[in-house]
Formats: sequence, C-alpha cells, structure tokens
Amino acid sequence: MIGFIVNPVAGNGKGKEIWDHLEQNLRQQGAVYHVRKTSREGEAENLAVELIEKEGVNKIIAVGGDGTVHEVVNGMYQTGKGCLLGHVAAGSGNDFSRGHSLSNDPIQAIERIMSDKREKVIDLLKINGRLAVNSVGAGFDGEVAKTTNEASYKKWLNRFKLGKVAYIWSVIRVLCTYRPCPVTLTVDGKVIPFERAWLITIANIPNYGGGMLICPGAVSDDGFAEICVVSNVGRLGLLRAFPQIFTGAHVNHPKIRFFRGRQILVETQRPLFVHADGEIVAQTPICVEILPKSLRICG
Ligand SMILES: Nc1ncnc2c1ncn2[C@@H]1O[C@H](COP(=O)(O)OP(=O)(O)OP(=O)(O)O)[C@@H](O)[C@H]1O
Repeated sequence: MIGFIVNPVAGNGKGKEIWDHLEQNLRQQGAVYHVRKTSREGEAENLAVELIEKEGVNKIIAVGGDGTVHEVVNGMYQTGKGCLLGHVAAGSGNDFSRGHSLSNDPIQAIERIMSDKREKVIDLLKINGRLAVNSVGAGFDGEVAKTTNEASYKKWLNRFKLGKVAYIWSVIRVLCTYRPCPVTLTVDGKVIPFERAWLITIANIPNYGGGMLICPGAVSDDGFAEICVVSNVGRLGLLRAFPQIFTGAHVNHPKIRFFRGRQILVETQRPLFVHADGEIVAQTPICVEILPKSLRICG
C-alpha cells in the first residue's frame, strides 16, 4: 500500500500546487493510496508512523522539501518496519532530490517511483538520536539554516521560483557577522584541532543549501560521511572563496579541508547551532554517526 505525505506550504505553496496536479493524475489512473497533509511543523514524522502502523503502508512518498523528507524519514525509522521512501520535490532547496538525481517533473517522478525499477539503499546520519538524510552542519552552516528558516525573504523569493537565492542571501548576511571559534573534531578516534573554524559540514550527499557542492566526494551509500571544515581564513577570503562552492572548486582551497569517517565528534569553544537537513536540531557538542545502508529509496 502506498501513502503520500504532503506539505502544502513547502516551497511557499508549491507543495499544494504540485499535489493538486498529482492527485488529478492519480485519480485518472484509478490509483489506490492513502494521503495525509501536514498542518504544522513536525507533523510529517507522526503521520509517517500512523501510515505505516495503522494503514499498513510500505511505500511513503514525501511531497515537499528537504524538511519534509527529514521528518518523514525520522518517522519511518521509529517504526523499524523498513518502509520504502519516494519523493516528489516541492521545496525551496530540494537537495535530497538533486543529490539522488530524482526527476524535477512531478508526474515523471511518480512514474519512476511506481515502476519500482530504480531502488537503492542509502546511509543515514544519526545525530543526538535524530536522523539526517542529506547533511549535518555546525557553526556558520547552522546560522545560515536558522537565518533562512526565519527569513521573510524566503517566502518572497519562493514566490518567484528563486528559493535558491534565499540561501545565498543568508550566506552573505551571516558572513558579515559570524565569529569563527576554536573547534576540536574527532573523526573515528583521530583528534583534529582547528584554531578559528567557520563551518563544519558532515555530508551524506555532495550538495546542500539548494545545490551548493559543499562535499563533492560524498557518496550516499558507501558507509562513510564526508566532512568539510573551513578554518583560519579571513572574512574577505571566505567571501572570495564562496563562489567556488557552486562548482566544487573549493576542494583545492588551502584553508578548506576534507575528511571521511563513520563517527564524528564536534566540540566547540562556545555552543554553535547545528542543522540536520536544514532544520535546527541541536547545539554543539554533537556526535554524528553513520548508519550504513539504512534507508530504501526509489525514484
Ligand atoms: N501546514 C504547515 N504549516 C507550517 N509549517 C509546516 C506545515 N507543514 C509542514 N510545515 C513545516 O514546513 C517546513 C518546511 O518544509 P520543507 O522543508 O518541506 O519546505 P521548504 O523549506 O520550502 O524546502 P527545502 O527544505 O527543500 O528548502 C518544515 O519544517 C515543516 O515542518
């Protein structure tokens, strides 16, 4: 049995628009399914549990953005039932969709999900008891996620299909005020200190923030997270390096270092905001663990 979880407000109303179009199509085909629409933040998680445990759903299709996928996956995982995840992108950033090369076209995305031909099993990141599908970020990253989620310009830009620009604008704003701080990273037992770290990103897929290629070497099913740390660089130097993130050219920058690991501890001199898939979930210190091959996805 298939179940849809729809976030009508994702992408500033794109969720509703796309669902209305999909529903018409599904009805024409005589498809049998359950559907739940979210009415508030955090609800998708409970709806996923309900669909699996009460309705016997074994494939959930999340219609929304990365925040919706994040909540649905956390709910699915709670049940321990090994439900399959499909996704129709309707958010502002849509990094999960981009990172797994899902179709941008809702009808084509559904056709692929229904065909069962494109299934894979991916790793997940566990942080303080919660799961992330895309990435976890502390420091500058956390501030950017917080600023974007609270910003009124996100809504305006979404209205003009410029969701990506909202993240870029937040990056520039945070860049003007953020203070880097000493960070100790422990990757699989190896201690790596940084004097003035700006950001620490732990990624399962290469992209975040609406397509920025922060960890170009991240592979979602290799049992490892890729970690990017930017440190000991001035504000102007960081601003100059920023455009390189769109192509992945920052991998050659002398102040940007990459690591790979299964268990990552991030300790900081002062508490820093931490996001998981763009949603603020904690403050440092954090421990992030990779859960290899833990989620079946299709599409
Ligand atoms: N009815 C609702 N009213 C208000 N917020 C909601 C509602 N339903 C879900 N939410 C919340 O909306 C937030 C954003 O959703 P989502 O991430 O799917 O879209 P987005 O932010 O536009 O896209 P992306 O994360 O890809 O940039 C989530 O935190 C979710 O909990």
